[in-house]
Amino acid sequence: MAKQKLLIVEDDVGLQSQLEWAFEAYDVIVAGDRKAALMAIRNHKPPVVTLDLGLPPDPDGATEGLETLREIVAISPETKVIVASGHEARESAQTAIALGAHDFYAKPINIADLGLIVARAFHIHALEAENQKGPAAATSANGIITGSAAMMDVLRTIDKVADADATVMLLGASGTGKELLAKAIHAKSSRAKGNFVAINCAAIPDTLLEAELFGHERGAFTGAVKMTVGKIEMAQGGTLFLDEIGDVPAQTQVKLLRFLQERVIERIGGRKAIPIDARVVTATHQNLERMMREGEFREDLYFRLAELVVKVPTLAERDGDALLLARHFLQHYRDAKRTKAKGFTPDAIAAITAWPWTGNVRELENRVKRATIMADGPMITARDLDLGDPELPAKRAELRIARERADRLAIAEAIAANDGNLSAVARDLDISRPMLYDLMNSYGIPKG
Ligand SMILES: Nc1ncnc2c1ncn2[C@@H]1O[C@H](COP(=O)(O)OP(=O)(O)OP(=O)(O)O)[C@@H](O)[C@H]1O
Repeated sequence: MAKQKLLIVEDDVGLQSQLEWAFEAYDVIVAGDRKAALMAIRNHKPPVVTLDLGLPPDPDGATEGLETLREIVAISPETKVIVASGHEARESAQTAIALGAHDFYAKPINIADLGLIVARAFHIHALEAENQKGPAAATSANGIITGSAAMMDVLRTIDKVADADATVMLLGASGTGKELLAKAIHAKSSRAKGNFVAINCAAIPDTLLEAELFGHERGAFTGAVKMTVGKIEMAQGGTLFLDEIGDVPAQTQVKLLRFLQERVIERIGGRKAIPIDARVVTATHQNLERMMREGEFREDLYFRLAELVVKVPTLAERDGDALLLARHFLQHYRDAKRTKAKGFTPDAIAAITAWPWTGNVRELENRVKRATIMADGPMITARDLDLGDPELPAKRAELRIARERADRLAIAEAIAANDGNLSAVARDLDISRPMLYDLMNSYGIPKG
């Protein structure tokens, strides 16, 4: 197997060769300044970088190192950058973490410790790369994306009911894809050559709904200047999809019932009975059983419409689908050349997986769309998706662990250098003796 690439950004020639030798298990690339480092990032795309913050022209400060870090993160957000700083420069190490560094360690370098940090960074990079790939396959029937068992069940049911001429009622929360499923039923049925006609019964004022559905003759009412064909008639030979059926007013419910019983309609103001051959599919997010108990929805109409009932799961009930769909929508916007963003950062992936998605697929689609507009770099962040930062506690814990490790290292090295003389150790570390004792106690370092 080819060796993995490790970029070492270090201006000290002595340290460069020491590190090159220590990391011979990797394919080491060495850069002595910002320009060389950025070139190496572009040319080699190393998964892991160690970056000395003290680079020329500011070898004793951290400005050039932090600037280099900022650019590396912008060019290659998936690269894990481990920064090195003098132990008195804790602040710049914290700034580096805030800028997106993966970890830090205090100089002088302890090769064994750094080796562990580097190995762990390669491991995390590999896990994240695996995660970015997502599940190998997703079922996609009629543009319906899913990898979840719950939704696969629904798709199997749809396959079965498509060719039956029975009415189908889709029950599910808003944005779960009910209209998409209705279209799939139509496409898989023997009526696919006919029209798929959809009407959202909640979006049309009660007074106009009847005319929309049944059409009207010229002069049927004020403003009826010409004969208009209704949606039901338009669906002749095809499928009529009545969305939000729970919002149909009582008087229109009666007329719909008659159409379903007799399969004929009359346009408003007309006397001619027009036979209709259309498959009826309905959907609602309302609780029709409660509405029937309270007399708001006719029971006889319900039984005509609900010959086959399909329950559509919420997005939260579809394991893994949120991420799958997020990637699908991003790809869609990429294909349409509406974004250059090519993926999601680990914090975005964690946020997408953890989010409750009460607005279901529609909410997800809208957030990804927004994020493609907001994203500054090649990767979409949780902030771009406006999903808060569920990784914050994890990042804080990581920072605490890194700090503790740096403290332990500095103390252990100072103890060795001063033959265990704790006064000298405290002086070396520029802290008071009580503070040194406190630190040693809390880290469980024995005092001689
Ligand atoms: N499984 C899916 N795969 C791909 N796109 C989906 C999926 N489910 C929903 N969508 C998309 O999400 C959006 C909302 O879906 P749709 O309009 O079908 O939901 P709905 O349940 O009918 O919503 P409402 O009840 O509010 O009318 C649409 O743009 C649709 O294309």
